[in-house]
Amino acid sequence: MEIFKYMEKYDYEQLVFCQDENSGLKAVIAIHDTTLGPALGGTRMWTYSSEEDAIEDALRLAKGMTYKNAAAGLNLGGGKTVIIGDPKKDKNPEMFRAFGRYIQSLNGRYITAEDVGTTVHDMDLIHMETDHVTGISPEFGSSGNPSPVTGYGVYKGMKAAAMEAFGTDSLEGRTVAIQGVGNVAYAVCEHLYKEGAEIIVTDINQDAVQRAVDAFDAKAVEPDDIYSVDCDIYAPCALGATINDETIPQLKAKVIAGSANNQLKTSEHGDIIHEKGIVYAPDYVINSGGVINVADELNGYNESRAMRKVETIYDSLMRVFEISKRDNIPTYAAADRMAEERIASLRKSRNQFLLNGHHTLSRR
Ligand SMILES: NC(=O)c1ccc[n+]([C@@H]2O[C@H](COP(=O)([O-])OP(=O)(O)OC[C@H]3O[C@@H](n4cnc5c(N)ncnc54)[C@H](O)[C@@H]3O)[C@@H](O)[C@H]2O)c1
Ligand SMILES: CC(C)C[C@H](N)C(=O)O
Repeated sequence: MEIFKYMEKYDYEQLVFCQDENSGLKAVIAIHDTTLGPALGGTRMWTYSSEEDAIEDALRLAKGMTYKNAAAGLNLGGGKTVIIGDPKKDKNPEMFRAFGRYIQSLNGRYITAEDVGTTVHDMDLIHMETDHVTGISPEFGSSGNPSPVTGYGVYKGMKAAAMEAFGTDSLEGRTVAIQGVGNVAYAVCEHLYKEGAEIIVTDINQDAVQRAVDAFDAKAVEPDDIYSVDCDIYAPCALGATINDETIPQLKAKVIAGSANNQLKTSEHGDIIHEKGIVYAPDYVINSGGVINVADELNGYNESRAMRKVETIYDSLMRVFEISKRDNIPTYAAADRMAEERIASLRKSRNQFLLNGHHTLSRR
């Protein structure tokens, strides 16, 4: 991989390599764009098969956060970290403290939070070394685990997508097929169940499946069967790239709305589902509840204010659908246009982010 060429192509600002022999920390912080404000994005811990894969993942995810934060109306740029290692075996407190010191060295250009493989406890360890971390324990006046709030945002976004597809946003009696019933999807199920939706679930973890069957009268299917079940809404809540050449012909759903990041294998798959008349709720818009919630900590966390902002996901998606129809483009492209227009308009009056009083965490 030619790193500078890649960074130039997608206009990245900064890539930081962090190494600490004592704790085994090997991390890559990617900062994509700070036009709107400091880069906020989670820390992923994963067993990458090569250093190149890790760097590529950090860069790709950081750019995704630029779009997610811009589309959510946040005054924040996009960044992300990957830590190379197995979250089940390789963690130790010193690792996250060493990482916290690296974040501190960036002087507020990058703020972190949870992502796949990291927890509130890890964020608390980072917080021992820096204030530039969110999603820490509520006892610090913080918002804690973002997953339930992401789930609430996905539920609201599902309703917006239902409104677009069916002319009503009621989910009562609708069948929703959920792939991956982990932290976020469990919260989605709670809201769906309360509203009277029929739920179909699958997961590679049998305990997770059983939990959903018991709590929500969900019907369970095998992982490979989730694409072809009879349903109104397909909700990818596990992995990326599940909307691809193999799965699209199997889908019976009129709506795709779920929490997973990078759901489209390529943008062409977004074009294909658009042509088939499937309403796709772009992933980074519908799953922005978690980041909206942790971002509220930067103003001194207020739960009801944060939840009101999360509810705007409904309107953001309706706006995406409007742009899609107005400009005759697929919804993923409409979301990109919405985010890019916001960044471009601010770029005209601002250059790179500089730390100033307005953006510190001093009120926490
Ligand atoms: N947690 C958040 O706040 C948040 C925010 C934005 C986006 N997301 C995205 O949402 C998705 C879910 O996040 P989460 O925090 O609930 O993660 P999680 O690990 O708690 O849940 C994911 C579930 O998917 C299951 N799974 C993995 N591979 C599968 C497969 N092939 N088939 C079926 N099930 C499979 C896992 O067993 C697990 O139960 C991820 O893609 C994540 O990046 C999460
Ligand atoms: C800041 C975090 C809550 C970000 C979250 N992991 C996401 O992908 O949106």
